[in-house]
Amino acid sequence: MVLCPVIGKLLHKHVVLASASPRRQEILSNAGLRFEVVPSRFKEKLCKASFPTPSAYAVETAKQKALEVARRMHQKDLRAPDVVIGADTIVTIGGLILEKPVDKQDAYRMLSRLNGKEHSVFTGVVIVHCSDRDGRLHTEVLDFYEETTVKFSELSEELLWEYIDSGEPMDKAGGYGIQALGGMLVEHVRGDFLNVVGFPLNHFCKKLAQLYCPPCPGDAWGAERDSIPAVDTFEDLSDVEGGGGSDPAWGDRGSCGGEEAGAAPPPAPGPRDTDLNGAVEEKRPPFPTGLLELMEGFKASKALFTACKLNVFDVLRDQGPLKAVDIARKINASVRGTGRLLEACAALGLLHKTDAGYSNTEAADLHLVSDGAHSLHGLAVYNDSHVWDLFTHLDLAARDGAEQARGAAGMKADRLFQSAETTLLFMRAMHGLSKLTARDVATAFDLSRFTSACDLGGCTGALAHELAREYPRLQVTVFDLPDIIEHARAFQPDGQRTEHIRFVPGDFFTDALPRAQLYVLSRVLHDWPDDRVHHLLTRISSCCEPGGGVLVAEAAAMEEEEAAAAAAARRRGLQPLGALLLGAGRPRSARELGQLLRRHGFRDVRVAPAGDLLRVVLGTRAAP
Ligand SMILES: Cc1cn([C@H]2C[C@H](O)[C@@H](COP(=O)(O)OP(=O)(O)OP(=O)(O)O)O2)c(=O)[nH]c1=O
Repeated sequence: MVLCPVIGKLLHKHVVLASASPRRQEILSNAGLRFEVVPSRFKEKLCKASFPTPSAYAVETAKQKALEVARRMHQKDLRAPDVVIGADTIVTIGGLILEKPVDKQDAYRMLSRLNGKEHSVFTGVVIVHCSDRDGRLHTEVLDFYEETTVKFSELSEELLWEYIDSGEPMDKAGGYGIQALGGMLVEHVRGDFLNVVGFPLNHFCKKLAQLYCPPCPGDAWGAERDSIPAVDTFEDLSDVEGGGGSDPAWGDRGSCGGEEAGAAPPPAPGPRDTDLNGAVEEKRPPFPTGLLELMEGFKASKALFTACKLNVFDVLRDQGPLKAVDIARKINASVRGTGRLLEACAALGLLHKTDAGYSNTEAADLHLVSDGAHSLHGLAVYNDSHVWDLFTHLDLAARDGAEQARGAAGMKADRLFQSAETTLLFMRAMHGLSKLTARDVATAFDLSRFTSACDLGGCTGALAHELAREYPRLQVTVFDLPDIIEHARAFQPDGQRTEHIRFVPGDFFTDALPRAQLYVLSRVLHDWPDDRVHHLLTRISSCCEPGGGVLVAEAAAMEEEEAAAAAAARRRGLQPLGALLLGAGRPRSARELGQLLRRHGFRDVRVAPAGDLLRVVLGTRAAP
């Protein structure tokens, strides 16, 4: 027996579920649908940053999954199924889209993010109607999505790992399965439970009802007619040239009882839709979640910067968990203001909030305290005090050029060295960033053939230390402006071997470069315009012996297919603005960097990724 009459409408059709998900298969067969399972081979690698909302991403992925199956089946048998159903489930939190974890660490990262918080689960669904026209596939796509909100309890590390070790998270979006062990992690659910499990059955049935049982005046359900309405909800993706007409096989769709098939003019397309009860509802555009998040994003940054500046994370690392009133006392701030700031930090996932009070998340303990080995506190403070001001004048920079914007923000052309304090602020920011990426840069290539290196613009020596640690034979010279070198001593790590590192003051555009087999330019070139870059590379090339090398590390603009991670793509997208405001430089792609090195006499140019952030290009000096 089939409970839902609309499911029955599909019984005589060849229906294909383009999904390997056992959950979807179970939900649909429990509902009485008969279908063939043909898992899609579409790789889920659409660029998330290019979608205005997470739901749009899920719908597009579902569409591509289903269309891939329709095309493959049509190609193979020259006969596509009647209907292909595709779906994609994602978990979103704080603007981030979580799919299936790639390994246990990834699952841990996802579950820690969800821990104690509310998140959304979106499933995008498409129903593709296929037909063959003169040997060519004709498709009409109906899509929709469903959102369900899920709240996780506060979970201990031990419990998270026990859950991860059960193996359950690995094939599930967000790293959990609410229908099994993962149900124990969940405090409450708002919305369709089956949507979380992978398929919003209720919404699916409503859509089928709209398609196959159009409402007619005085007949709210119209369930008996075997027709479908004028499908103005369909997107025509036909590969038939000039296609756009509907499949004649769909016959008299849109006609209501009493009117002759085909005689009734199709209802005029418009921004209105009809619900199951025949009521007319306004068709609304997708909710612009992504846009709203962008509009509010600056507040999130400011909350993080402020908490860093007030040393909230230091206090909580040393003495947490603490109540807001105690934190306020320790940071010398008002109770009300501190309370609001702490709430914001907890909402942003920077702090945990429990009955015992506030405590740092793991990321805050690692990166937001002022003195840890992985601290990015200096970067937060620098962004807050310098970059923030500059960006408030972005309109000026866009209209009149960077100089005006810098002037308005009160920054001189040589912005760094107005005082020892600003130099130190800048160095702390760079030190944190360099330490974060130094290992990846040092190991992107095997540099063991070199015995001497010169890190040009090497600042605090963070990369130099990593190079010396990785290659015990290597002597490294850090070459930077005298103001920088003067303060570099304050950043030298205790107990780390320093005899292989020396600091030399100078300007790499004008002073003699120290002799070395390998010249390193880590995140230097993007600060400079083309003429300065050519000047610098000419100088390096003339110092470099044949067989010597140059190693360039940049947050290089990457080629399309490499731009996988949304966050990384966003960071790269913002680079040109930073370059506009902070200097006359610009980001350059890895390919462009390679061409630059070749132009200056370097051969055997190779590119390698250095973590999520950077690309490293290595060239070898050819004999002149
Ligand atoms: C959040 C959550 C997801 N899931 C599952 C549903 C989906 O199968 C999976 C999300 O990954 P999807 O990519 O949507 O689906 P899939 O890879 O399983 O199958 P296919 O791509 O072939 O369609 O996560 C649960 O089973 N329970 C849950 O609580």
